[in-house]
Amino acid sequence: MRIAIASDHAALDMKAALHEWLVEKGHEVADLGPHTPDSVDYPDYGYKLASVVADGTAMRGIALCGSGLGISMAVNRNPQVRCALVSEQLSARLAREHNDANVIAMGARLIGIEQAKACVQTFLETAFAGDRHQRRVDKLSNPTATEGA
Ligand SMILES: O=C(CO)[C@H](O)[C@H](O)[C@H](O)COP(=O)(O)O
Repeated sequence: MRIAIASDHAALDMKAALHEWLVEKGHEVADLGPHTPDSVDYPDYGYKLASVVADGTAMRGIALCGSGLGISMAVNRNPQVRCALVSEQLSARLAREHNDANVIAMGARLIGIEQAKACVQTFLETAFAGDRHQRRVDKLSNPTATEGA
C-alpha cells in the first residue's frame, strides 16, 4: 500500500521506526519529514500529509507528534481527509470500520512503538463497513448538510 508518514520533532524516532517496519512489510512509504531533530511546527507537516492523501498520492497517512493532538487537528482541516487520533487498537479498528478514516494519528510521548505498530497494523488491515456509516461519513465532507439533524 502507498502510505505517507509525517511528524513533528517530538515523534521523529517513532516516525523512523514505523517507516522501517512498514517497508519491511512491503509497503511503499513516503516520509514527508521532518528529517532533522530541529524543533518544527506540526501544522506544516500535517497540511503536507493531508494534501497527499486528499489527492490520492498516498492511500493512507500516518501523522505523529508528541500527543498526536496538534497534528491530527492540522490534518483534519482538509475536508477530504478523516484523521483519527488513537492510542489503542479498538479505536484504530473503529476508525476504519465506522469512520473510513484515511489517516491515523498517534502521540509519540504517550504510547510506545509496539503499541503504535499494533494500532497501525489494525488500521491498515481493517475495511470500511459502509452501509449506514457511509451516510455519516458523507456528511463529514459536507458540514452544511443538515438532513436528519
Ligand atoms: O501538538 C502537540 C500537543 O498538543 C504535540 O504534542 C507537539 O508535539 C508538542 O506541542 C511539541 O512541544 P515542544 O515542547 O515544542 O516539543
